[in-house]
Amino acid sequence: MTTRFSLSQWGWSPFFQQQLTLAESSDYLAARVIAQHRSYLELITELGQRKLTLTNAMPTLAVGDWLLLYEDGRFYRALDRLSLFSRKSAGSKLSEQLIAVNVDTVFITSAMNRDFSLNRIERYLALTKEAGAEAVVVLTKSDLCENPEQYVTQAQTLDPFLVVEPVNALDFSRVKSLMPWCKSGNTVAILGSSGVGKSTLVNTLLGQSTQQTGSARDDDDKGRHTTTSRSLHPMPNGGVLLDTPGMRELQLANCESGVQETFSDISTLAEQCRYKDCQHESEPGCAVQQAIENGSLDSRRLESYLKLMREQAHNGASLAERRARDRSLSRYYRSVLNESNKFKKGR
Ligand SMILES: Nc1nc2c(ncn2[C@@H]2O[C@H](COP(=O)(O)OP(=O)(O)OP(=O)(O)O)[C@@H](O)[C@H]2O)c(=O)[nH]1
Ligand SMILES: [Zn+2]
Repeated sequence: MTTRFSLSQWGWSPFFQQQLTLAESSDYLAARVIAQHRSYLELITELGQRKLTLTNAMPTLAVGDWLLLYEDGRFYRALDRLSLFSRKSAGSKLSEQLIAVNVDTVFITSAMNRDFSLNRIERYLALTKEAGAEAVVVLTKSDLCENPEQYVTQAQTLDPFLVVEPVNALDFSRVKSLMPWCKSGNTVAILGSSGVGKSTLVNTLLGQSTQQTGSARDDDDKGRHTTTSRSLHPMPNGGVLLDTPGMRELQLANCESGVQETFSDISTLAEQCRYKDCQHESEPGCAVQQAIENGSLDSRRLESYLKLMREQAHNGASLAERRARDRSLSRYYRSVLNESNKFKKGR
């Protein structure tokens, strides 16, 4: 028996559909990467799960990618991405490692207790914006907090248009405010530091899903998603949750535009500084310092901005150094090769 899977349950949306020609829509099978292994990918298609062996002819693919397959299951092409999270990793052959792609919405999670930190929220906002995804700030542990509104107000100071939702991650009825993003065709990921309630939120958002879609979620009828290593999990209202360990180790590197976007108030002020390369420290004519003096900008926010800019520049620089080293090494190999070829020819 074949179970038919609805692609929209796995995040298929008009953004992907519109990339297909008519012929492609009828002749090829759309597939999404739901897990990544060393030599192969696990895919979901309308006809169920598939394995795809990696070959050198394929582009680098990641969890969340959408592909088209030939009828016999071979790789045809990958579709354009909506968003991309990557990690700059030392030691690996590629210095940039794809973590996850095609995430629509990130739930930036923070607990409403002593651990609450605007700086950390800003860090995750910068990462999310750099990746090209939409951010929703989810404040957990509302049941343990006397005055949740106070935290919501604080988070809102970061950006008046920021969506901030207080929840009790343990209780499905208290995460209902997140349902607008847990809908058909939408892929959600969760970022946040340790202990804020990410796993709890994942379980609560999926708990319903396990009950409602039951065995239809696995080809082999094993039921619960915990029996597989996959990183994508359908939610009850049709959205899909992307939960992959790499998201927890994301760093700021080459995130300048993400940081600038998160701190657009500061970037706008900086345009009015007297010097183009103003560091907003003690230079005369600094519009940013002036805003702090007249109370329209919080000094905490400037410090957070400067720290994140330094950090992303530092990580980015070490990445650039590594790339340069790799390049000079390959130049060296090439020159050795050329020399030995010349030597052979000369003989
Ligand atoms: N009362 C209450 N407890 C919560 C809430 N969210 C999480 N917790 C509890 O907080 C603890 C930490 O939650 P986790 O879900 O493990 O946190 P995490 O973010 O996944 O942590 P890491 O796995 O370390 O990254 C657990 O004991 C949860 O039961 C909430 O909204 N209300
Ligand atoms: Zn300045």
